[in-house]
Amino acid sequence: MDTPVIRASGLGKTYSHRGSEAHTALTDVSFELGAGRLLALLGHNGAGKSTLIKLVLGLIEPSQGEISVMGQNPVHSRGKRALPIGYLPENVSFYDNMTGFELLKYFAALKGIGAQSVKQLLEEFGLDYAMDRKVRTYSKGMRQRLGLAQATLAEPKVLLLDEPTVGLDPLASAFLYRKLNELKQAGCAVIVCTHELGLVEQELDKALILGKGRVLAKGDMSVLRQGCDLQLRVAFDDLPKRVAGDAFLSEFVREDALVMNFSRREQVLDYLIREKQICDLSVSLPSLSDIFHHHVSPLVHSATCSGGIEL
Ligand SMILES: Nc1ncnc2c1ncn2[C@@H]1O[C@H](COP(=O)(O)OP(=O)(O)OP(=O)(O)O)[C@@H](O)[C@H]1O
Repeated sequence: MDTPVIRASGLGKTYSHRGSEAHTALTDVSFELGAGRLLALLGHNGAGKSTLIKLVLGLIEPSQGEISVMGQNPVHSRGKRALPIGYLPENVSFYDNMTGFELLKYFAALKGIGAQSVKQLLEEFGLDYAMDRKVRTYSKGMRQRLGLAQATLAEPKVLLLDEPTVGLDPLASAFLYRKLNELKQAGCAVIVCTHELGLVEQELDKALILGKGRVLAKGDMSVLRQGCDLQLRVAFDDLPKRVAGDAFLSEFVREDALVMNFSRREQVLDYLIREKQICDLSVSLPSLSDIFHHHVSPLVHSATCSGGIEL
């Protein structure tokens, strides 16, 4: 198996400031992310997502455990021998009095990249028409495109995006994920931290769900679905009689559909297709949002009762 681009093992982070109580933001977080893969980093407000991103960037040091990015400790790799990591922060802010071109040229110069590549990048991100306009005149979507262009300047091998689609219209979000797919094809490992579950569900290879600083669930959609065994629905145009009257299927019949736990789906679908020759059906699998609620709601509920979670 290829060496993962990002590997975290038993990662923990406790913030301690003089004069105030120490606060543990992350406990025992382990995960791996390979080249060309997208990880959705999910969790309630205050779950520890930004802390994890800062650890990957090497902006803070872990209190426990280890993190490596391309085999190196990201804290030690800052400065001159910086790792090829691109980062789009939440609420990206720029020097508003610069034009789009000047701004990108400035960031490019910091990374030793010439102005010609900047022009190409502005074209690629659909901003060439506005490159001579001051950034303060840019819309939210234009700023986000500029932010993503900045993050991808040096052909990053790791890209970290914090809430990249907030405030974007559906076309702009689709553009963003198209670009991410191109970067993935080029071998970039991507982490998207987001609360927009419906959007990221279509794009992720894996998700990591954090709750109160701990990993509540991780894996691809199939692993996540198996892990919580939620119910799914099998719908028919018209519930056939041979389904409604069947002894085996009767326990699953709910009005005009069959409802079962995820772990029973193969058995039931196999039975429908092989024994009943019914293929005209549609299956609604548990969504990422269902899975997120399954894991996070009990935490939020128990904390609301005891008064202790940031929402
Ligand atoms: N520099 C800091 N000093 C002390 N505590 C901090 C610091 N940064 C974050 N925290 C705390 O650590 C916990 C995790 O914060 P973090 O910003 O990582 O959460 P998050 O999941 O990104 O939240 P959100 O979705 O609201 O952005 C929170 O309780 C937060 O108050």
